[in-house]
Amino acid sequence: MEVRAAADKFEARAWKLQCKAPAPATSVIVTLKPSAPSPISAPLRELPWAPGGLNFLHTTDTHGWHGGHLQEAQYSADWGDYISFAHHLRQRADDDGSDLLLVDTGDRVEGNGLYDASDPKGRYTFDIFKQQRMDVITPGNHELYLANTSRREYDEVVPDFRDAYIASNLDLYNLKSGKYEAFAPRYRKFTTKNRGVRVLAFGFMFNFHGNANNTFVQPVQDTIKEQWFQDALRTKDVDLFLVAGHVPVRDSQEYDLIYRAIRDVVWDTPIVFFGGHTHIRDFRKFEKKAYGIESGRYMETLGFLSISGVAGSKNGVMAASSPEFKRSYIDNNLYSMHHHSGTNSSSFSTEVGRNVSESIHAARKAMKLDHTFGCAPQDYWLNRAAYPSNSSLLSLLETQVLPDTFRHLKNASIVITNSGAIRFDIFKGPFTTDTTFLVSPFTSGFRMLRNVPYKAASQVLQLLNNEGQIALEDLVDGSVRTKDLMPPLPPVSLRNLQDVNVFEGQQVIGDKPTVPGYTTIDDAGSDGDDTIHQRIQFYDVPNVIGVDVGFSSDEKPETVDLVYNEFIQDWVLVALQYLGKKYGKEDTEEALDGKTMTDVISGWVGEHWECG
Ligand SMILES: Nc1ccn([C@@H]2O[C@H](COP(=O)(O)O)[C@@H](O)[C@H]2O)c(=O)n1
Ligand SMILES: [Zn+2]
Ligand SMILES: [Zn+2]
Repeated sequence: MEVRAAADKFEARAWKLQCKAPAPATSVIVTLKPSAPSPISAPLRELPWAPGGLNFLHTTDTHGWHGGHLQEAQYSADWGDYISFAHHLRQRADDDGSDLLLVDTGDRVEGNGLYDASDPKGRYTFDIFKQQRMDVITPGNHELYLANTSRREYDEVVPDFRDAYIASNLDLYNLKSGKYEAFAPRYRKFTTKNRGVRVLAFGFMFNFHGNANNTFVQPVQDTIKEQWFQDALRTKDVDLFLVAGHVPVRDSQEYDLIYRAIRDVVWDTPIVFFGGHTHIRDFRKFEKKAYGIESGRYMETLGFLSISGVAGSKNGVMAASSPEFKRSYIDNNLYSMHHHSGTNSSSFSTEVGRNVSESIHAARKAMKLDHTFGCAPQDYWLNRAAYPSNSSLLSLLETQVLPDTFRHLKNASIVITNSGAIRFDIFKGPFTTDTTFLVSPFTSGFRMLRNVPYKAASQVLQLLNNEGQIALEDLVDGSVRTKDLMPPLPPVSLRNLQDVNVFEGQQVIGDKPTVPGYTTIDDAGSDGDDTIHQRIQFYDVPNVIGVDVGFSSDEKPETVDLVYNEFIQDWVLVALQYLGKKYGKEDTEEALDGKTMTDVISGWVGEHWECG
């Protein structure tokens, strides 16, 4: 109780300071939700709110984690809490004459039991998600891998966000007309409530090729030549161009092209980009009037961006010659939310927010997401431990899960899987139905090619991991991006990698140790994370891992069966072709009776990890 009272007092004081420049970090320990595993210590930076300007909250790549992280206190707020948080910030905007806009840039599905465990998938999440009012929302590649996913997105999510859903370069096949037709409106023009800022918004998908054939993603270089796009750029009275998309803000040909296309027509109207897909926190300066933010992954981060000095038609505000863009990456927990909204545990939750949190709990219960298959004896990390090592999840797969699972194969075999099929860490303790989907949610199974000459089969893994990438891209004539084979980047910009190991000594701010987390360095510097974290070291992992089954390392069988995760089939075939062995899809067959990686892992855990 004492801690709670101190925290509330601290929050009230901090609220008054919020209009000032970012204050020095202060620290307090507060207990989060009852479900959160432990109290966290949280030295915070203030939000760079723009009084009288434009303020944005941004989510991306939530991948079904709308129930928050149950095993990590610092990311434990849920979608209901986000609804309450947005309510308070909207109120603040109304009070100080600014505006708050909400943006989501796709990959809302696949990656968490809340979405993946129901039949059909998303049975509960769509109703939960739609309770948050959005101003701009776009699809991601995960909305498009499977025909029934994009169909449900079109049938349910697009109507849920009728005014806000934008699909500038995405079509859906219409069975009735026999034609591909716009998935949602191509762009939207709207005027903000308080400042009267006239916004022209687009919503883009990166040049994705892995979609099911009921959708068509028009390459961005073609979309920007379309008449409708060129006409839209010439719309009169636009104060701000807003480009939302499932596109990385940095090193992306797509956003560079869009930026250039806008600037070719309007030379100095401010542009703001909202991006996603690479699962990182990032903020990029295109030029002094054009910036872009990317807001992480898995409901760990609520991105915040503000623009002051942008013109508005209300209150006679003139455009500043240089509008100011600022950003913050909010750790998704109640402590941060209370602090930034000037509320406390009794004043924070709104009725809608509370109801949504309750719906999340009810959905989790209905799907029995806490059903336990076994108990992990230790933590296994995807990127937070070196590969190979005893703490590496990929090493666990390679040394135990895959050999045990494929032991029954009659012939000598090589089994390979893409590391991208593994999405999240395993924490010590109960391994539940939910965990199976956190670790690997995909419905793609395993396939095999029989009797492949060993010499070729044994080189496929190396080719997919190394020098083969460029050659493979050439071979497939640009129709497949090798980027799609790459695992998602670690959840911080690679530029953030530092040789600090969180387990070796603790950083202390004030008198409190900080929690391990993101320490983002972006184009605005190193003060973007709202919570001052102790740096975590992230490690690179290979694109694919593999095991030999049914023969020992000193043997060289003449032929092997080559078993692989279905997702990488195109690359496996291209690699073999590159190695002089031509196979087609017709030569492949199902392996492991249609079991998916999700089945493989949960089955293995059930057999090997007892709860003590
Ligand atoms: N059936 C699938 C689908 C996707 N993947 C992996 O996911 C990556 C894309 O995820 P983002 O969240 O970054 O869009 C993709 O590159 C694959 O690694 C998969 O393994 N199986
Ligand atoms: Zn994603
Ligand atoms: Zn994506």
